[in-house]
Amino acid sequence: MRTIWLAADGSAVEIIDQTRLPHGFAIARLETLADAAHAIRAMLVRGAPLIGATAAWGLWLALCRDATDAALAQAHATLLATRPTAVNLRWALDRVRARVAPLPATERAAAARGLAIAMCDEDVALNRGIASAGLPLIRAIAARKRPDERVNILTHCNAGWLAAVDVGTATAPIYAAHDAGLAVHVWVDETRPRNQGASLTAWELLNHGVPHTVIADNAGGHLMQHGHVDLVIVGTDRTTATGDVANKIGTYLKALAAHDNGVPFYVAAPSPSIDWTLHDGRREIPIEERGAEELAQITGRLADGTVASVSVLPAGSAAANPAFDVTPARLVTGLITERGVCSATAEGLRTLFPGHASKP
Ligand SMILES: CSC[C@@H](O)[C@@H](O)C(=O)COP(=O)(O)O
Repeated sequence: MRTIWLAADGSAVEIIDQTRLPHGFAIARLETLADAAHAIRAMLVRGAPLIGATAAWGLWLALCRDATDAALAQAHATLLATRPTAVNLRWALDRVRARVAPLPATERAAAARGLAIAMCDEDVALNRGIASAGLPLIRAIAARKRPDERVNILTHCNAGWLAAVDVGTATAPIYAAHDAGLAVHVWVDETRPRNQGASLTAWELLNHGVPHTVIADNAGGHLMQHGHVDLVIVGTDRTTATGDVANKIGTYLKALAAHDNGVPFYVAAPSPSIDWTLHDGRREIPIEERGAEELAQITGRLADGTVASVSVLPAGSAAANPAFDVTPARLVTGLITERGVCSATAEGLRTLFPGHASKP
């Protein structure tokens, strides 16, 4: 199944509510612009490509009620303000607005719906492209292994099918390798504070039958030092035209450890995640600060089966929660895009995307 779709009655959008995973599975119905904005902000949907897809559908929901210029502008602004780091949000909103703005108000909602459907299908196609581009990297490592050895891949956060419309980005080559019969094993960073690795990536891999082990975020460096990681693949929320990568907090530390240990560090970067206007990720990419409660509390299942949140900090301690960090391009071995693998440089990106020359 996909993560987002038009409801059967044609008047709403349905999503998998990711705040309920892995201990529950629930579908949520989005009927209004406010519902879509809430779903993104409260992370019922999350992951850069899915944030973009939900925003596109959110504009449609807004236009169904009011298709005036003022309503379009207000809906665009409301959705754009939900989460700052993933550039897919702006990319999707601008694309839908550019399509519908020249149309008479009576035609806007239908055009937005058509484009949202097309963008969701496109997302899946892009991710299949990443699967094809990334599979040879895993195959090459597998070819150097003994028959009884597996390819050990470390990933951070969730850049799987739950983070996209389907297939995922960082997981796309992993699923392709597993489906092709290669012996792969995934080290899954738990990804505090929200635990997207432990809750979502592990759930995905389990359901797909991919061997995996969840590790504490701090274990990756140790595993790399001891030769237990062949390759790192992570996703991206925003990649600059020069190859700097913003991704879930902690990605930078994994890149440093990979660099120190000679472990290849790849970023699965579909083109909607590339911000061609930026050239210095650390200075220019807005980093989302989320609420301290995400750090102060942890949610899990109790022995009696109920799901509950508990505090893990002493009452009164301050907590800070920067949600993303920037990995400089020099630490990135390569970008896996839907058009192939390139170096994390302006030149590498220009070679694959000549029409998108970086804008000063
Ligand atoms: C294909 S998803 C790429 C990124 O969006 C992903 O790695 C990530 O950092 C998600 O963060 P989240 O805060 O869960 O939206």
